[in-house]
Amino acid sequence: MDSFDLVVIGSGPAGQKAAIAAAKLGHRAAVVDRGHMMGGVCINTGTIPSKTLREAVLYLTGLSQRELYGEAYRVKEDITIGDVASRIAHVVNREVDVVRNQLTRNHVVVLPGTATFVDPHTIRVAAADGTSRLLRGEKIVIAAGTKPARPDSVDFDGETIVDSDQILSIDKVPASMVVVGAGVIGIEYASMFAALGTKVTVVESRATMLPFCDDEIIEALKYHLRSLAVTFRFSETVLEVQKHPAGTLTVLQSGKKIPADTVLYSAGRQGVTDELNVQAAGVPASNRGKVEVNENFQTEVEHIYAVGDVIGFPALAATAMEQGRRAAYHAFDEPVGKLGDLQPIGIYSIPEISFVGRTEGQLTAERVPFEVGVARYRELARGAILGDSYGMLKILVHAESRELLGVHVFGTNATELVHIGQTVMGCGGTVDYLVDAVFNYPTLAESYKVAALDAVNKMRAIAKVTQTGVYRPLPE
Ligand SMILES: Cc1cc2nc3c(=O)[nH]c(=O)nc-3n(C[C@H](O)[C@H](O)[C@H](O)COP(=O)(O)OP(=O)(O)OC[C@H]3O[C@@H](n4cnc5c(N)ncnc54)[C@H](O)[C@@H]3O)c2cc1C
Ligand SMILES: NC(=O)c1ccc[n+]([C@@H]2O[C@H](COP(=O)([O-])OP(=O)(O)OC[C@H]3O[C@@H](n4cnc5c(N)ncnc54)[C@H](O)[C@@H]3O)[C@@H](O)[C@H]2O)c1
Repeated sequence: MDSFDLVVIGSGPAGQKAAIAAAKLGHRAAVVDRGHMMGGVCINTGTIPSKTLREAVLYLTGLSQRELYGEAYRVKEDITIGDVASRIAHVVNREVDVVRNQLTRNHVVVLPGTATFVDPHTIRVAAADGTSRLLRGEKIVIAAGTKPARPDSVDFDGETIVDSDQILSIDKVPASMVVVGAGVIGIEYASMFAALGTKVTVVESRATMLPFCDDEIIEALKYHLRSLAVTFRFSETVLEVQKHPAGTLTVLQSGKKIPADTVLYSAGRQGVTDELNVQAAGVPASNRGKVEVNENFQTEVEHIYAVGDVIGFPALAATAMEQGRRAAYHAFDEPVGKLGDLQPIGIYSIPEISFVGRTEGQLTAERVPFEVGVARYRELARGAILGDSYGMLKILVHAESRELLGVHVFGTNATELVHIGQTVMGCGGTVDYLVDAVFNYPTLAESYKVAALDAVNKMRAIAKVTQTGVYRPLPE
């Protein structure tokens, strides 16, 4: 039996970083994953293919250029799945190669196969050719990720009724599509297919979507998606999805029936702990396959750690990587700094959304006094150059300490821009830093200064009232 200081189950972002961190500390590490899944869900079926598809859709449809060249502008008429599939395959293959190379150059042993716990230190790896081997891990990291939740009431066929893994292999762009679940996955794919010209209906059992985001930004996103012919059915639950010779029928609890060529069922994901038989190691898993951990990412069994999507929220690639690194450092007694609580969220809808810190709703509920500063892309020279008139950046500033409490961005490059605000917030910066800073021109980053000036102008107006003790309405 081969012995390792660390055995990692899963080669997604969490597993990769755990294994490399251990190797960099001089330990012998191995990563187990199925041969076709090197790089995890992230590279093969999740983040990377979906973000590549989005980029291909934006380019081929010419959507982001239509403000400049007119509504009829297209780079290519009749976009086919083949047009986008080749770009996805190119990027996925490249990224798999990068991961494989990083692991091997750090002397991490890659073992293809499915891992199953035999006991708390022993793992059986069953290879695709039917052979199996046993490994001993002094420490073990479970980074097994998640898979789409697939209820029995839905007859998935991989062609017309698909989950978010299968959507990548449909053979044509459907004329109509029902998206079940307005979570991040549902909204990102709804945006992409709507941009391709598919008539999309989104069904969501909650009264709204993406409730953790700023209300104003979600309103703006809904407006944009409606203008791409997306229909929303909120507060409606899908009971059943039927397959008929002429298409699919999505049956709602309210009695409504929605016909469509394709149904994307994207109503949540569950942890992949069943095949792993975590019980044999003494690690409990919830009925959604999730594993509980302490602040060091240790499970109930001290030498077994769990990181990434398998431990649940926030289930993001960037967080998964950081959790993996931290678990390995803890396992091998390497000091590690405090995990910051300023983690950005990026949603690659069309247009994209990103934020860091708290929302207006949260601050109001917490009775934190704050002021809002807004910059609209249509007033930025870079916005005009790019043809983005709808984008906006909003900063939330503490009314007394003047610290930044939140940054919310909607529009081109939102997921990049947010990091400026994250850095200022991480360093405890105030709105005055942004007021005094000089930004490159013409840039979207300039929106920070515009928003900061807007916030301090409002704060000054409040201060003036208190200084004079006289209330004078602002001129119309
Ligand atoms: C459609 C989609 C889009 C997404 N977009 C984004 C995005 O834009 N930004 C973002 O930050 N996040 C995004 N995510 C989430 C992101 O992909 C995950 O947070 C990330 O992949 C989690 O990494 P992980 O290491 O925990 O596991 P995963 O990437 O899920 O990898 C787990 C690996 O473990 C392997 N495994 C499981 N069980 C076993 C076993 N018994 N034996 C051997 N191997 C096993 C699996 O084969 C898999 O390869 C998206 C997810 C989806 C589905
Ligand atoms: N850009 C990103 O960072 C990104 C992109 C995609 C996915 N992800 C990650 O993947 C995870 C999973 O995403 P998801 O969208 O599958 O799950 P989710 O759990 O976030 O969303 C599922 C949605 O489906 C709804 N729903 C459930 N059952 C329903 C029914 N029968 N009828 C109608 N609506 C129903 C739920 O109310 C929920 O809003 C996310 O938590 C996220 O962290 C991140």
